[in-house]
Amino acid sequence: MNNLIKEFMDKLELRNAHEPEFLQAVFEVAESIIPFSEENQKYKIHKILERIAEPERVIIFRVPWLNDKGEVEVNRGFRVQMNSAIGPYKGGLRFHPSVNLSVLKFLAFEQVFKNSLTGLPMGGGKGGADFDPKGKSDHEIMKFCQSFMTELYKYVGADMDVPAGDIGVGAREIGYLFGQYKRIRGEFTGVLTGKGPEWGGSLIRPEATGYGVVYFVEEMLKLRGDSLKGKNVIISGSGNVAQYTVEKCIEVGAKVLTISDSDGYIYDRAGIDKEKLAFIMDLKNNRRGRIKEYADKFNCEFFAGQKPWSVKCDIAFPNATQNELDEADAVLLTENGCFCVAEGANMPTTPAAIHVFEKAKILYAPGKAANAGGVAVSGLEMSQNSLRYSWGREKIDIKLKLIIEQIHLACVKYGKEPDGYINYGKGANIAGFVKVADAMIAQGIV
Ligand SMILES: NC(=O)C1=CN([C@@H]2O[C@H](COP(=O)(O)OP(=O)(O)OC[C@H]3O[C@@H](n4cnc5c(N)ncnc54)[C@H](O)[C@@H]3O)[C@@H](O)[C@H]2O)C=CC1
Ligand SMILES: O=C(O)CCC(=O)C(=O)O
Repeated sequence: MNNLIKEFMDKLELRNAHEPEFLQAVFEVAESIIPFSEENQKYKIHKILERIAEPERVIIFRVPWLNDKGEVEVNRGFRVQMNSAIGPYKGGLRFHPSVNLSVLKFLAFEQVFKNSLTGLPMGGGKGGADFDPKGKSDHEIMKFCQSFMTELYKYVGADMDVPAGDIGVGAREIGYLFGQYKRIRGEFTGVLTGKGPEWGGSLIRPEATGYGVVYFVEEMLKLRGDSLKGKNVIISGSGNVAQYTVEKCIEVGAKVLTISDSDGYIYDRAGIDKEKLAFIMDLKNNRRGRIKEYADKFNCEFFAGQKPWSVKCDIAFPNATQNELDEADAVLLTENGCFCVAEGANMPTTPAAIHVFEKAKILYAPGKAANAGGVAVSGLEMSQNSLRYSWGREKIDIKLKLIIEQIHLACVKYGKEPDGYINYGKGANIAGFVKVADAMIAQGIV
């Protein structure tokens, strides 16, 4: 490791010793930004990376609620307000038992760069709770969301901090959170995105992250005179991002072989088609069942407790959660002929696995670029809320495509190496950094 990077990471580790995910996310960015700041001394003099790696504010709060048996339950809620240099804090809420400060700080840190890449005026934040929605009744979900917002409402607002969904927070939860905010504040404003289309939500927001990842891959392939048509694709996860990645892959003529949940993955050699996808959506979004049911229904293989990375493919989309693809998986993927990996999830690939992809010179699209379509359409939802207007589906899809094309171009601009290989990770880090860093310098030491 370069000495300057080591020195920076040692200091960061002293102050954040028990936050491995946060340290991992910052290290991945520091690897590109520290050499870049050496060549652009103003960023070094203004200690921009040191400042970006320190949240502007962290709010931690108690979330008490009553379960269906009338018993008191207590969870911990968080909001990490990471950076507001280019706009109000913006980023999702995650409800999952694994949520802690390290996980939310890594997500908020990534969000700063991602939001900057979209070209829209959004700062970075992330929040959530160590609440497990699995097995909870609708009523319990509502009680929890109401209690969570009863504290969070003090710190959010359409011009201050605008949360949205993430793992475990979808349309249902956004509805309950919005209802409680409106009740407490007595105002109907764009305080959250991912709202229902009848009450201020944007069309295409549910689809945006999954569609955006596929648009990003189309851009990468276009540069090589190739396309997704006829490609074999493997996908992990079966939630919001995975579902709409499947939908768009089918639409552009790729064959989707796998999807997964935390119990294991299904391998459908015939490929997932529209009817099978409708089954997955009903299973996951309405019946809230396990993915094994897909294998039972469509008579295909289910691999309990395993991830899909051993399945031979052209393109892989890790779309479930952080660190779900490690070095051994990366070696297997490249040996099996996979030539493109695009992250629908945030930081699904470990640093060692990223180095395998870079060494093999395969196309690797980091989450902060590839999955930025979701927050981009959230930004468009904010614009529509400010205008008190709603745009049509086609207009938003065109804007989404354009934003992804521009992110791709920015990655190429900053990520192209002397031998012609495009290091999308480096490109996304530098392109995302420059805009935030320049805004921070312009705004003084705050
Ligand atoms: N929803 C959005 O708009 C965006 C989401 N993301 C990221 O995409 C990823 C997925 O998020 P969503 O689809 O929104 O969440 P979701 O709650 O709709 O689905 C999460 C999926 O991941 C699976 N999963 C969770 N933990 C797992 C584990 N330990 N092993 C295997 N599978 C696991 C779940 O079974 C589920 O299929 C996350 O990393 C999230 O941060 C990134 C950008 C935007
Ligand atoms: O739509 C948003 O505000 C946030 C989406 C998100 O959490 C993400 O990009 O990881």
